[in-house]
Amino acid sequence: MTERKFLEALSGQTAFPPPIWMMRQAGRYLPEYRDIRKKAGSFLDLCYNPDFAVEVTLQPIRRFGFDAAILFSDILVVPHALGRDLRFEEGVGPLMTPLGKEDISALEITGVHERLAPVYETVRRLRRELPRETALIGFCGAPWTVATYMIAGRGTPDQAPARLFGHSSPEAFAHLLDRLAACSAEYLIRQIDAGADAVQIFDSWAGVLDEASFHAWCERPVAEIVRRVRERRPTVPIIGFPKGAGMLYAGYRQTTGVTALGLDWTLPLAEARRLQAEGPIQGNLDPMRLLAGGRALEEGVDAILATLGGGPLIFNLGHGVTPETPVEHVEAMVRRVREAVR
Ligand SMILES: Cc1c2[nH]c(c1CCC(=O)O)Cc1[nH]c(c(CCC(=O)O)c1C)Cc1[nH]c(c(CCC(=O)O)c1C)Cc1[nH]c(c(C)c1CCC(=O)O)C2
Repeated sequence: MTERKFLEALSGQTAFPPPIWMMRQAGRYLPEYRDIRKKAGSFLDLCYNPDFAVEVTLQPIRRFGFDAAILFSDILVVPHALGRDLRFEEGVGPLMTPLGKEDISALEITGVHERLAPVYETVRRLRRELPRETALIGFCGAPWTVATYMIAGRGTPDQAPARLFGHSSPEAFAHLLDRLAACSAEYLIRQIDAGADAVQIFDSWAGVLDEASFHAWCERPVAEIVRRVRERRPTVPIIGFPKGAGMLYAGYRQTTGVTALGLDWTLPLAEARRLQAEGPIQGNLDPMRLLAGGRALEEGVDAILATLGGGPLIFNLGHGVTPETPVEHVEAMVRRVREAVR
């Protein structure tokens, strides 16, 4: 029943032109998003209100006809549902009370999925309202990336607080990652049951770790999520996105069991081509090429299509679209991909 191009690529088929969607495709670069955002109040109010969350998820689909929609929410609703406070401040980003060792056993495991019920309701409504040919992606943050925000209480450039925590209190840290993995797996399963066709695990800060920590803190917990999801929902494709993993991308698919690899723009296309020989890949245009537009955009798109268009590919950015990006540049990118010939 899949006439969804995005799911065909995830099953290993090659389509040219490839399916396309864009990380952070619902967001501040769209005037209609900014309108709803004002109406909703805070960013979290937007995430927990299915009427608003459905609407902003659909906005980029209406405008650009992407092959996939991604549930509108945030990776930090999971620690929020575990009882950690969270707010988003304009111009600063997420703010939480920094988590100490003693807080880990106090995480409120019971009732988590009741508190996340509005997210599941959003997924259910989305699957009803989306066009048949548009796939719906559910998601969660990888335990490492979620932990970096919980420990520092905010975004930091190099995740020094979480790295220090992990090395100073390895047992407590392993316990935290285990709890997040268990909760995130159940979170994904419930999104799948509500109608998500595929799921993506965002590990945005995978690129700041040494090799041993990458294995222990990025790969191991993601492997645990994949194992738990597969045990219960064996056929649903899972995209892993260990941003910035560089040379460590090479072992990630095998170690974690993800179906597809999300690639950031720093990975050389020849290396991406090698990874594609083992299965589907997604990426990896530099969002700054999209922001710049013109030749920079065209050359970036063309290079990806020329190198990776002959295998299973989902065209995407290498990270989220930035708020300053002109809508016309997104239109130009979609046109360039959709009108490409081989
Ligand atoms: C690290 C991370 C977060 N959230 C997310 C990640 C992983 C991907 C990545 O690295 O970008 C994931 C995320 N966040 C959001 C989505 C929605 C779906 C989509 O991609 O369109 C997704 C998949 C909405 C959002 N999440 C956020 C916004 C902007 C909030 C606003 O409207 O003011 C959106 C649309 C806020 C957010 N949320 C987070 C940060 C650091 C920030 C502040 C930065 C910013 O403001 O852009 C945590």
